[in-house]
Amino acid sequence: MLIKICGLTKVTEADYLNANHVDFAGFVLFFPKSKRNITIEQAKEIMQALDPSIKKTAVVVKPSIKQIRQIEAAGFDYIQIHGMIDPALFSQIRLPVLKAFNVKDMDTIADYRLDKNVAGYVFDAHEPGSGKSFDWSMLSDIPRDNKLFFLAGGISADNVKEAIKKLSPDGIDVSTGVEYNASNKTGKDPQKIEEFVRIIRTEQKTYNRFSFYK
Ligand SMILES: O=C(O)c1ccccc1NCC(=O)[C@H](O)[C@H](O)COP(=O)(O)O
Repeated sequence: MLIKICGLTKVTEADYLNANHVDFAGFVLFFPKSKRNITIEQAKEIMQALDPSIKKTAVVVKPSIKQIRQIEAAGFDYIQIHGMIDPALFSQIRLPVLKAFNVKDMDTIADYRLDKNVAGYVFDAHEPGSGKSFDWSMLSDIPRDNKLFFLAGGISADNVKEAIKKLSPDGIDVSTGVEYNASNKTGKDPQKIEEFVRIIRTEQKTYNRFSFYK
């Protein structure tokens, strides 16, 4: 199971991801409406502190070609795209894409299935980064293919086990669920990250043992 922690804003948060050997780190860029929005320069600083095995993902909403080129030049491994983007522009992207779907646009997945540059899909709630979930039954009719299937949207230590059991995703994407919810602290909470990762890894071990006997 791949684990993606999204919305990093501080260099210290890189240590929490390194310590827990997560697989992907996400950085929200060019989206001032988000409290997690950071500049490419800030993202670069955090990326330098990340273990090289962690895939660095630029998270953007309807990016322009100028923004895409800046992201490509900055050393990201993936670009995660929310919202509709013109096919002519999409075909010019030189990084592997994680295409995000935010409930209303889930039927557009057909447009991306044959695109070799699309490495995976992120199925997310209507409002990305809101900590709100969505009706997972929407995903049961979506045929799996060879691309990565990430589940996002309101996942936390409370529901991640259920999410894995119900949907068997390739990866889990979390942001709000591993953040402080105290008024005097912001950003990612190392204890929540540790607990979240432990639950996933334990669930995975149980599943692997069970599969052996199937
Ligand atoms: O996090 C944001 O603020 C954000 C803003 C705009 C586009 C994407 C954004 N986040 C994308 C993510 O991958 C989040 O991890 C995902 O939406 C899950 O968020 P959460 O429900 O808070 O766990």
